[in-house]
Amino acid sequence: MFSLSQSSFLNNSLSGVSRGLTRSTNRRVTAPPVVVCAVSSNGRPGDRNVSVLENTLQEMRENAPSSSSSVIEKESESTVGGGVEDVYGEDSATEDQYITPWTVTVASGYPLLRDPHYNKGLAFTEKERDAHFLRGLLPPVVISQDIQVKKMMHNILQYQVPLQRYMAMMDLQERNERLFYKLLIDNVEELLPVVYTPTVGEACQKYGSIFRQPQGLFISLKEKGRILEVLKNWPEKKIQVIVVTDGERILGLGDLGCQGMGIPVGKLSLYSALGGIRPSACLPVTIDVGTNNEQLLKDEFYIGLRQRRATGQEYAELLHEFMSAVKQNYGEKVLIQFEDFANHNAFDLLAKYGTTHLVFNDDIQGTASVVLSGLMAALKLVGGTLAEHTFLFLGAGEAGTGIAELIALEMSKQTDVPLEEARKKIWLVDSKGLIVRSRMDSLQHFKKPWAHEHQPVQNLLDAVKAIKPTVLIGSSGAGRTFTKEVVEAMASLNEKPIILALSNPTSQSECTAEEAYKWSKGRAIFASGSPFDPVEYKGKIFSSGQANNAYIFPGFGLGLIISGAIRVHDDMLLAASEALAEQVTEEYLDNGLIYPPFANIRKISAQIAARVAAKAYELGLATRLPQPENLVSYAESCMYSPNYHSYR
Ligand SMILES: O=C([O-])CC(=O)C(=O)O
Ligand SMILES: [Mg+2]
Repeated sequence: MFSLSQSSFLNNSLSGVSRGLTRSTNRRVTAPPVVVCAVSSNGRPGDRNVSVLENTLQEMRENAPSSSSSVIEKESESTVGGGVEDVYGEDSATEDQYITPWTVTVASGYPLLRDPHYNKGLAFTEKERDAHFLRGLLPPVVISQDIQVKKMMHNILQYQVPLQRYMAMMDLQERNERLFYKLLIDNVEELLPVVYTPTVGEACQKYGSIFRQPQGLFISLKEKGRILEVLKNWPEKKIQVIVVTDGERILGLGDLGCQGMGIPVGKLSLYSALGGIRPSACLPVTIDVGTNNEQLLKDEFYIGLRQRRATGQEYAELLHEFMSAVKQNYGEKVLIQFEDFANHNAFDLLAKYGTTHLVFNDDIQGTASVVLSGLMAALKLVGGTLAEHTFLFLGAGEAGTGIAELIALEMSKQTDVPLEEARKKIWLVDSKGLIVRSRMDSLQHFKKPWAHEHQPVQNLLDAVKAIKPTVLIGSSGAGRTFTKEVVEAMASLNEKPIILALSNPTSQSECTAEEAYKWSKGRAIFASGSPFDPVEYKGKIFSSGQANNAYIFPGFGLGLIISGAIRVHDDMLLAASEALAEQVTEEYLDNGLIYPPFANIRKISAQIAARVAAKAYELGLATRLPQPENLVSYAESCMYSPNYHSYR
């Protein structure tokens, strides 16, 4: 059978299966790389199959996912490995039950070049080419990862059409994952608008026609009753973060059904690039319950279920099955991020699962945290405390009411006034006008706390004149709603009006950066959800910040993971806001920026993660004990690096 060296090689290989756990970038890793796969899906001819030894299978089970999925526990409990768990049911299954057949294959030669997790393309060294049967499969040249990055960046910039850049990036992700992340991390400011808003919005709209390779996990009504089985089809077993959408409210673009998958894929790319979560620990999920988008239902290239949306009990049951299956399969500490659900489901899902699962709604909580942070920084420019300002929102959905509530919470903590009192400084306008007490009976439950005593006001401009806000926040998903009159009214009321146009993508932004600066005569403090280029006004260059939850969720998630948190608490959102606001230096403020540049985002994410983790420990919600002494350096040390490993 196997010689000692072969079997110890296999054992090493198996621990290498949990890929991202290897931190040192210089260390040589298992080689040839190992893929754990279901025979049925990956047993390709050409793989050099290694027969499965009993002890290696045993090790697989020990290393298999359990409730202890945090990076740290994996390392500190390596002798325990979370206990021997019969994750795949082989041991407990009786003869008439089905099990999943697993095997261990060593990828080399052609399959190695086709495996995005291990492929290095032209960067395979001479030695690796010999050791891994790659001779002749690559042209003679050997180049470094840095040169590959330079070349890819050059190629991507050749494309003038944003969607082509997006497709080139997705192709790279499917071909060479480490190069994709290296490229994204090294060029984050240029590439964020490609893999994220605004381009990802267009990609979702056209997802069916640009579809090449499936990304993420699709769970549709067809899978009802079998969701656990579907989760087990996913090739990675140690999942730490899931981003899930049902596609009903994709950015400000509305119902894109199954084509919303671009959003969880994009968000998770940022989890890895900006927050350092291992790509293999990230799972994008789209739940397809149909779509009410008539255009998509008629589109011959549409990739989802061709039916109208399931609602009520049918919807709730599918979601419940999903939430239960996730917990059963990945344990208590997997973070589930709800993304781009419609208002009517988003609030209910967060309330329903907030007490039983580690859940986070990015549109309600992530957006709230990033906006509060921007306001904390902006106050350094305009003066006054939160409680001394008056806030007016256009849009009373997830983002609007989520931000409003977090501002009120922070205000009430700062001034010791009850939350209900603090809320009175905050006003919201929806499609029917100002939210006032007389509308109470007809309001959806999440709007009711904002129905203050006031005469009815029909539109935004009149609301600005009546309420006299110092801060105007757009969160309606409807573009071009901060008109010249609205911005001028804000500028006539305030020396430095704070104007945030949060809706995404750029087409849905309430106004452009240029409009905000021009109409306020250069006095606005402006930030937007999607990025705008710097604007020149009267010979001065104005750069605006990007008030986007991308600043928060990657570091926030990292903080939850490194502390082994089991629940999200509002105080963690406040901690994240403070950590981000502290990163805005005098120099940025002097240039009117209320957010730091994305270029430093990994350092910023580590700061956010440390503060979130510290809060988790303080609140008794952390399970990773003992608490590391220096949480910032600890967070940094846990972050995924996309540099290539050397193969033995
Ligand atoms: O994805 C983004 O850019 C921000 C966000 O969550 C949304 O607009 O729904
Ligand atoms: Mg969103």
